[in-house]
Amino acid sequence: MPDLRTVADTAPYDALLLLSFGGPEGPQDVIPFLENVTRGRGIPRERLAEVGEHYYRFGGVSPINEQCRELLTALRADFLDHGLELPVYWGNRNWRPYLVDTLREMVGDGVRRVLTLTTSAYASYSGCRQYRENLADALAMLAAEGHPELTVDKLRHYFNHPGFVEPMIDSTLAALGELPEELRDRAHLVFTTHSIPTAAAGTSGPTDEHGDPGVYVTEHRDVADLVARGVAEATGVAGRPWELVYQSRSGAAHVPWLEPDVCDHLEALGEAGAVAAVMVPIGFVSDHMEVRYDLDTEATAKAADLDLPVTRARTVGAHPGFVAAVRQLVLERAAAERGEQPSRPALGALGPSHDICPLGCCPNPRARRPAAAGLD
Ligand SMILES: CC1=C(CCC(=O)O)c2cc3nc(cc4[nH]c(cc5[nH]c(cc1n2)c(C)c5CCC(=O)O)c(CCC(=O)O)c4C)C(CCC(=O)O)=C3C
Ligand SMILES: [Fe+2]
Repeated sequence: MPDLRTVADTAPYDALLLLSFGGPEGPQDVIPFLENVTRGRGIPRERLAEVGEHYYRFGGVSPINEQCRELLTALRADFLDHGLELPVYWGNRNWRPYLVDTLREMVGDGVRRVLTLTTSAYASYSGCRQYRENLADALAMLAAEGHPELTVDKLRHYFNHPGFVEPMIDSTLAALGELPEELRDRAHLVFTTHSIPTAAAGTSGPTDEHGDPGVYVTEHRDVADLVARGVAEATGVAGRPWELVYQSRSGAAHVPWLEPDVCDHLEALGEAGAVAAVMVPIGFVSDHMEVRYDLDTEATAKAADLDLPVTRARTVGAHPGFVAAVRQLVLERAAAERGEQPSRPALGALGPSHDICPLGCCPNPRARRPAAAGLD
């Protein structure tokens, strides 16, 4: 019997790289990990000690690595099922497996052209250019070691891809379903994302879109609006109140970061007589420490103090809809690189994000450094 399975065209790519943040795998890793994350960042010592405690509460193990392994397994299975003969590798910025080691393994396996999926869906220095700088650093190390050249591209931001938004609508409905029935129709939706300095928010995305509040915020508002509408449609409850708020602030107190903070917001909701809320972490791709500690532990305790019933929606993680979206994004980009005109699914008001970051996109606030997978 001939093999009737069709092979999907992933040329010109040789491999997909899952590029993530990394996290400690035991108590002994916590301090070295935090040093990796915060080197040269001016994070106050007290803040680092506090964040270290969050990890120790979880046995020094960040949930993010296991979640990356799950996504990796799911992507490989999905690619196999859909005829994509594209190996999938995994490397991190801040912990093992380190990006440079993964890229070295890839070159050794004969890979020359790489497409990258980062576990960050939106534009910002932290969520995009910083990963591109890490790629440039790793590529420079490989070149210095005398390895053959590796070309690295990065998938477009997927915040508004249907495969990112639709699973969030489903998980928000599930979290509403965990509230007492008589409160569900009146529950607020509290969309959360990582706070960043307002200056970084204002310079997120391409230079012609820099300004107030910046595309980091407008992208999140667009997703929040889409999820709120999806929930309204599914529940038949129109006009449910929702807000976009921020979490996990660090940095010096005098530097302005995006506000309001989720805990302050829950307090304001409590005072205003809200009866219940669902926290929806649209800013994150998996239920990692920011979700498990900052929302499930800290914000949930705050809500309990306020007698405000809250539940929390799951992030996309390795949801089959998200895994399928990654496959579609890979095929879309490969087709675009071959000079074809693929369709570019995107929900909401903003349209599909660029394939290649233009000059000056999401600048580094501290220094100009080489970045891969973009025009500068
Ligand atoms: C926008 C954004 C995302 C989302 C996009 C993306 O995913 O990339 C994100 C994700 C994450 N952030 C993470 C962990 C940390 N982030 C820190 C510090 C910082 N984050 C920032 C921003 C972001 N961070 C910023 C502006 C800082 C200040 C220092 C600096 O300018 O870089 C610190 C230092 C201590 C502290 O100050 O909190 C830690 C430990 C983990 C791992 C979680 C786990 O282990 O499960 C993940 C996925
Ligand atoms: Fe962070």
